[in-house]
Amino acid sequence: MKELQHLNKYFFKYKWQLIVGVSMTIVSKIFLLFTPELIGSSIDIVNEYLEGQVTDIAVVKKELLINIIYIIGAALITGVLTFFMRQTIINVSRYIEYDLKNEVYKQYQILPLKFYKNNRTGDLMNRISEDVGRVRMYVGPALMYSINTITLFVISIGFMYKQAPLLTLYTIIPLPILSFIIYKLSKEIHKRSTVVQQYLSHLSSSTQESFSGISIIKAYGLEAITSKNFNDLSETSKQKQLSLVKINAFFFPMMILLIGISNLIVIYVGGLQYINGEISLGVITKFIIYVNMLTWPVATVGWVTSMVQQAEASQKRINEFLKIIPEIKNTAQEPSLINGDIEFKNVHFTYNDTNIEALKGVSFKLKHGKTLAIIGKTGSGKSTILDLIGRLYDIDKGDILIDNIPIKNINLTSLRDSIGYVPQDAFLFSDTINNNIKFGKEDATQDEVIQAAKYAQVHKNIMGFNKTYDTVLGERGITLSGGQKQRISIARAIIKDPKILLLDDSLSAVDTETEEKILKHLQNVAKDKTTIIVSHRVSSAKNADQIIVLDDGKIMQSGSHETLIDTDGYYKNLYLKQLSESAK
Ligand SMILES: Nc1ncnc2c1ncn2[C@@H]1O[C@H](COP(=O)(O)OP(=O)(O)OP(=O)(O)O)[C@@H](O)[C@H]1O
Repeated sequence: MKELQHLNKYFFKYKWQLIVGVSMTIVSKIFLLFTPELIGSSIDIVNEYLEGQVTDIAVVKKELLINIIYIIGAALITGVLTFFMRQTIINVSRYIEYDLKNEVYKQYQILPLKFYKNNRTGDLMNRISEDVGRVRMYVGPALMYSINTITLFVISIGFMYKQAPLLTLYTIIPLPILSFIIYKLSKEIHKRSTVVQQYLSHLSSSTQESFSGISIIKAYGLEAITSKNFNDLSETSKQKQLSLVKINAFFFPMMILLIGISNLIVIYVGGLQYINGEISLGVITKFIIYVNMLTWPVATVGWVTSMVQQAEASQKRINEFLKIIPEIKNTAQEPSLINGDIEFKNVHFTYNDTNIEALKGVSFKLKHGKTLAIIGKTGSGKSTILDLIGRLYDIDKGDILIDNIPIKNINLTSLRDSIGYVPQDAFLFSDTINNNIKFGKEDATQDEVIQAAKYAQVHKNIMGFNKTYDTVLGERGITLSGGQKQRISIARAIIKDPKILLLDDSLSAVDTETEEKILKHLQNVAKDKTTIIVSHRVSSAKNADQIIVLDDGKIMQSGSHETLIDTDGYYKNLYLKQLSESAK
């Protein structure tokens, strides 16, 4: 139960609803227990009349009528209270589920990129959906059934013991056995349903993957193999389902069997006691009703125990993520005003997980409003420089200064707010083009969206779609070309009007003519912005104020386009190669 203590703060938050819910549960069970008592006394009065102890039929009728009215009244009150009990306790469990989901999601948001590399998306999704769902079962149903059982058990056993102690003892003997069997069954059901769940998610993720990669499957003629894989997987999934159905089928027969045994004991032992004149017929009737009333709550003890164990395991998994302290800490509480000067001083950086030293003593200085182009072979560390400016990682050695202040002393939110980042593979949400661009500035006007799209040279394409800016992208909508995606991603960064604009090879999928136009517009838009353009093309870099050439994490060359094409080296070679290619 140690892990579940995390939920105590939520129990405290909803204490009043819980207190009301628990009280209603107790009162509703008290009313429920009126019924066996009233039925028992009705049987007794009829029996007394039959045996001649009561002779006036009017007395019998009156008592029966009163009992019937009481039974109906008690049933009504129990019904109303049960409704409100569910409305409070089950509602609280939903509130806590909602709060816990938000807590986990908020934690996901502050965890570093490394966390996402080390954990699979499916696992992240499971903890926020299935695990939280299991914890809810502990907060709601488990709590409710436990109170139910305790109340019913304490009161009815009290009543029963007062009337026939020996019979009570015999009657409750099968109950712990029932509880134990249900516990074992619930554990097995849980084990098998987890396997079924795993196969189902396996099946759905492999189906989803084959739909996403349908063009590759068709191009390579792999339809038959994919169908066979699907068949095999769904066959195994079916077998697992059947094994679950089998164990589930035991549940109710087992309960009916144990209720039957308890009833037999009551009738047999109670019958003997009746013959000996120790108890009345009414007592036997009451006991049969009590046994039936108690069986389900007692069975739930086993069920609840297994539910609590599952919740504990799920909360443990949730806590593992909640306990992670993000490495990147925001030490500056006050917002920082960012101007856009960037300086790298002998920066060294190694990715912990791969141990790859991506930057080995990189130094450069960029004044605000200026443009830096970074050129270099693949894997030379270009994207890493951009990630470090956004402080997605902290460096090992050296200094990164923003406006002459060490990056760690800058307010993290202000820093990221002042950056417009266009990643290497443009990611667009399954939403309208409008909303995808507005992601950079939520309150942007339509004119601003159009202007940004014009600067990014994508306005004409958008106007060519039937629903123009309301065109939905992604799974439910149209598929854009790589170049269109990149340009929408650029529009998103432009609309943000950031102090620092980072373009990570984001013009690679557009033709050189469009690239030229975008860069020209960027020169105007980015007049007061510090811009860094990562590229493999000299055409993207040539107008930059400063160019650096990276090789294996080190700066190999730096200078302006003019000086670099006059110097033998990587840049000049690349320039000549690309010049001859464009002349072909
Ligand atoms: N998140 C990461 N975790 C571990 N290693 C990484 C990570 N990102 C990059 N690397 C490694 O760091 C090195 C530099 O990568 P980086 O992405 O900065 O290169 P790049 O110059 O931008 O390459 P490209 O031109 O192909 O985009 C590479 O060897 C890469 O494998």
